[in-house]
Amino acid sequence: MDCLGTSLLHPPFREINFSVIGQYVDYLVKEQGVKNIFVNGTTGEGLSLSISERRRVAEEWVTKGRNKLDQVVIHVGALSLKESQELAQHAAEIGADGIAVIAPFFLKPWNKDVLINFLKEVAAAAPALPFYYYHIPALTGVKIRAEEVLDGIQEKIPTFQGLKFSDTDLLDFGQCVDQNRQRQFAFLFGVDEQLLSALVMGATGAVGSTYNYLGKKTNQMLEAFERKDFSSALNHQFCIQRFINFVVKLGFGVSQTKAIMTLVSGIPMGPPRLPLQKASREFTDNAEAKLRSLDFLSFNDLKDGNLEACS
Ligand SMILES: CC(=O)N[C@H](C=O)[C@@H](O)[C@H](O)[C@H](O)CO
Ligand SMILES: CC(=O)C(=O)O
Repeated sequence: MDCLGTSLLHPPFREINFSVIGQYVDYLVKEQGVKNIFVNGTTGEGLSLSISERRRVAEEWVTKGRNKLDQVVIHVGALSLKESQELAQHAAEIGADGIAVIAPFFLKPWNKDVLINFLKEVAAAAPALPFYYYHIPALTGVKIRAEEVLDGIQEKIPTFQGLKFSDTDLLDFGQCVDQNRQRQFAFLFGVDEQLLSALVMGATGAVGSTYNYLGKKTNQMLEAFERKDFSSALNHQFCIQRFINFVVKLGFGVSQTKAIMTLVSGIPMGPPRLPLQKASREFTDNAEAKLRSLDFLSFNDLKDGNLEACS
């Protein structure tokens, strides 16, 4: 099984600071062991960028990632089918490795067939690119089960390659895997604190915001799972959960992810865009203290007598 952490883009500053993307690529590859990137998704505030910004961000990741990254998948979902198609075509032109699309979330598809028709029109604009459906019902409000969407999807969308599943419904996720065993689909799980459970259900990879700075830790969990050392895999997952549980209680989202990533990587991710608000200083200080006590920051100044540290 090919289980890889995939990381997201943070557009640095309100005006996108394209100049740090090269450094960002090197950081993910060298420090986190992350070689697959999902661009312009939730964490990258893809839906808060203009179309021309989305094109430039995609270009920059593809260019800077050349010969360094394995796969760069571009999220091209939009409310306007036409814009989505333009972005899909653009992704193909610049040599991206795949495209992903969320369900349109303002005027919504109310049944599976309508959703598939929308996705199909986008996929057709990039007929040579692997296509992923990005299932994130809590944010899109489109609650059509992924299992239903996948039923017969290959006949409608020949380039269908896989599912990015960002939901906690493991019955739905498990059935997506179970009902498509004969097909070589990728099942990418998007709830970082539950990844181990999804691996048991047959996830083939992971996409998540925390892999920006917990990529190395998560890779250790994936390696333990691969060698069937489940008790060690569980220790790693619990360790990751301790951190996520802590920050969730403080209020955790895209803004907070940027603040944490800036802190851990030293690369300035900048503030988020409205309607998001910058993480508070209090949040960042608390998150930093937690990262240190769990040994997730490289300066090991708390090692002695630190009962919480994760090995
Ligand atoms: C809604 C959201 O942003 N989900 C992210 C990716 O799909 C996850 O990576 C979460 O940030 C992570 O699992 C923490 O809850
Ligand atoms: C976290 C994630 O999967 C995204 O940014 O789309």
